[in-house]
Amino acid sequence: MAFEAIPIIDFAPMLGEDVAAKRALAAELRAACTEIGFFYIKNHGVAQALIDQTFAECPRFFGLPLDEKMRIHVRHSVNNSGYTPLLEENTDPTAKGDLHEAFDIAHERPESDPDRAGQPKHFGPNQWPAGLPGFRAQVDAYYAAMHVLGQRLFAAFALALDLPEDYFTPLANKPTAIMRLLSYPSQDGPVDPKQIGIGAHSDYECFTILCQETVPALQVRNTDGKWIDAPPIRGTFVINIGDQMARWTNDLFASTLHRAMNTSGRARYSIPCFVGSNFDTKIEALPGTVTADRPAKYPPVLAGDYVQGRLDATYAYRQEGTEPVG
Ligand SMILES: O=C(O)CCC(=O)C(=O)O
Ligand SMILES: [Fe+2]
Repeated sequence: MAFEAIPIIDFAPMLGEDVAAKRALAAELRAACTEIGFFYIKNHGVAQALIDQTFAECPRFFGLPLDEKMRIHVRHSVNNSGYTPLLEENTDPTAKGDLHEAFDIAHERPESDPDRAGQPKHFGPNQWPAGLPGFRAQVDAYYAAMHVLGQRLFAAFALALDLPEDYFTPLANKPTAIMRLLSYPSQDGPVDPKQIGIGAHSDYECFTILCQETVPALQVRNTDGKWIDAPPIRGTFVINIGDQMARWTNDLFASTLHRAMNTSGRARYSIPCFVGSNFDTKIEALPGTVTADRPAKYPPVLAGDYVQGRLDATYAYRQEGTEPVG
């Protein structure tokens, strides 16, 4: 049956040691991942003050003059970090560009870490705006919290797949995770369905941890093709499965189409963090996901190559033959 709402799952067991409670959570998670591909979590361990303070940085950053933001355009980075202006992304290839601005950071490794020199596209330096005191520390702190939550989610997904809780640790302990501050202007008046906040798409990585501030816009498409609202719920994150995880689970877990359209009359901010595996992890059907009625569907692929290929298809600057100048 097609889903009509997105379930809210209590994530508290993953912060404790009660094995039976973790098993019960894993069963709920498995149902949500196989039937919907989307769920909310509450009691996730991330402090509400950290979330609120990070959202408070959004109007500061997006309110900067355009030329200041353009100085840190993503094309100047090696790792897809920095600023993307309105309409420069097109997540739905049949549409005319996304009506949002973005500020991205990726998983920056210390200069002494050989991964940084070896894989600058994944672990190179982030770009930061000048003249915004406190911005970097705040966004870095939120990113660190997403890393911790991401590792806990990987543990929960392992249990949901009947794998040992630490199965993903060596495969995803340096995840190639991009986090974005997104700003959606309100679309007042008639909306061109080919130009909305973010066009219908599925995410590329293993899973996404999305925090919405207060303005609703997100919708998720069910198997009947109906758009189901996923409004902001204070104290929760929306988690959704991405294409990399769908592929890794041989399509046992669903990577579901979604979109965002802000017609609220107010600016909307959201913060998705797209959590992948380590870049050199081979993505091939996980144990238990190939069965007689579900033969292996995909050849193995390196996670890093897969995600870079998907980013290439989305960003205008990556299609212009422009090399990043770092
Ligand atoms: O802003 C939102 O609610 C959704 C964002 C999203 O789907 C994305 O950035 O991939
Ligand atoms: Fe998305």
